[in-house]
Amino acid sequence: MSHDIADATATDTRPAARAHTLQATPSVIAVQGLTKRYASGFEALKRIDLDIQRGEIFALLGPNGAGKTTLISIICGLVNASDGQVRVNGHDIVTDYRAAREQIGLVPQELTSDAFATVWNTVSFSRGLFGKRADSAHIERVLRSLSLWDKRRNKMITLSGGMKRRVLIAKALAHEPQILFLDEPTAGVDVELRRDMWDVVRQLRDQGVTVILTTHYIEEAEEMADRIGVINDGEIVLVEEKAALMRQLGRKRLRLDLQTPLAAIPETLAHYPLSLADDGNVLVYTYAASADEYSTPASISALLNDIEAAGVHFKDLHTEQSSLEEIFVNLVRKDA
Ligand SMILES: Nc1ncnc2c1ncn2[C@@H]1O[C@H](COP(=O)(O)OP(=O)(O)OP(=O)(O)O)[C@@H](O)[C@H]1O
Repeated sequence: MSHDIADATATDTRPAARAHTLQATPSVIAVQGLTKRYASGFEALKRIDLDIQRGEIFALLGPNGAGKTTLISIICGLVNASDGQVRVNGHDIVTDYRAAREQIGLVPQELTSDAFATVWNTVSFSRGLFGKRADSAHIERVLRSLSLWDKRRNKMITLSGGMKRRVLIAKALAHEPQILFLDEPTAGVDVELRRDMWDVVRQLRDQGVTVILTTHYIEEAEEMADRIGVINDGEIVLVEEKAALMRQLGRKRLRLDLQTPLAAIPETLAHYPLSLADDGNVLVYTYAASADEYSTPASISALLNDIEAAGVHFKDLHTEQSSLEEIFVNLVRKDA
């Protein structure tokens, strides 16, 4: 597929954006102070700032009703913002709508195409909607890259659920966008197809397409994303590289299975971050997954020595690391 790298001169040069994003790669989408109040008066987005970097896979996570669809819909020009600004490759989505929209492919959750149209016609038609010249070589590349080439003459109604999902992606890529939005790409699909879709998305990223996906599946974000944004109650509560997020917020636990259960933690061990679990049969040492005072090899070996010295004997030990799921739940938990 030919997804040329976008015009490098079309970067956002506003001082605010420059100060805000001290990154090497220019942002391909720049969202500033975006607010959406629906007619009911409900504020679905509250002054959102967000920069998407060229060529990344960005996962937007959030519970139901957080504002994910509203945010995507505004960027794609389907819903009007109440306030704020969005630039796509430097094009304002309001004053320069056509140029901004042309950069974007949107993969919705549901297929609304004519059930009796062929795969080829469905995908070609999508290209036409953007006023692009017919380009059968491009459509062929798209269909081949999504393993749909053999199905090009099939009517949509004859396709499996998985193939229909691929057609949705093909339609979104038909006009050669550089940015692809995937709204819940694997909602309700089986594990095999989910892995298959992940491969497809990674290939697109490798071809230079910037991918933004919304998902309820933490596993999906953990598996795929370069960066993760968490949205809750219309606010971006966190944007972070996945690896850094796992390091910063992740906790590690060292679990020691004891030979005899303990009723309480011995006094001599009170200064360690220790707790008891499983009716005193397990001693748990919790520390940051990133380096902190409790996680150095020296502190762990000191702990083990002190445990022996306290007369506590263990028969087995293992470590666990908190998953992105735990981190996410903690971030969006409503501490009412
Ligand atoms: N047309 C509308 N009028 C009034 N409120 C709306 C409208 N559309 C959405 N909302 C509200 O805005 C909030 C955000 O909705 P949105 O669909 O953006 O959330 P979401 O994060 O995509 O949720 P989900 O994961 O369930 O799709 C919700 O409280 C929703 O009820």
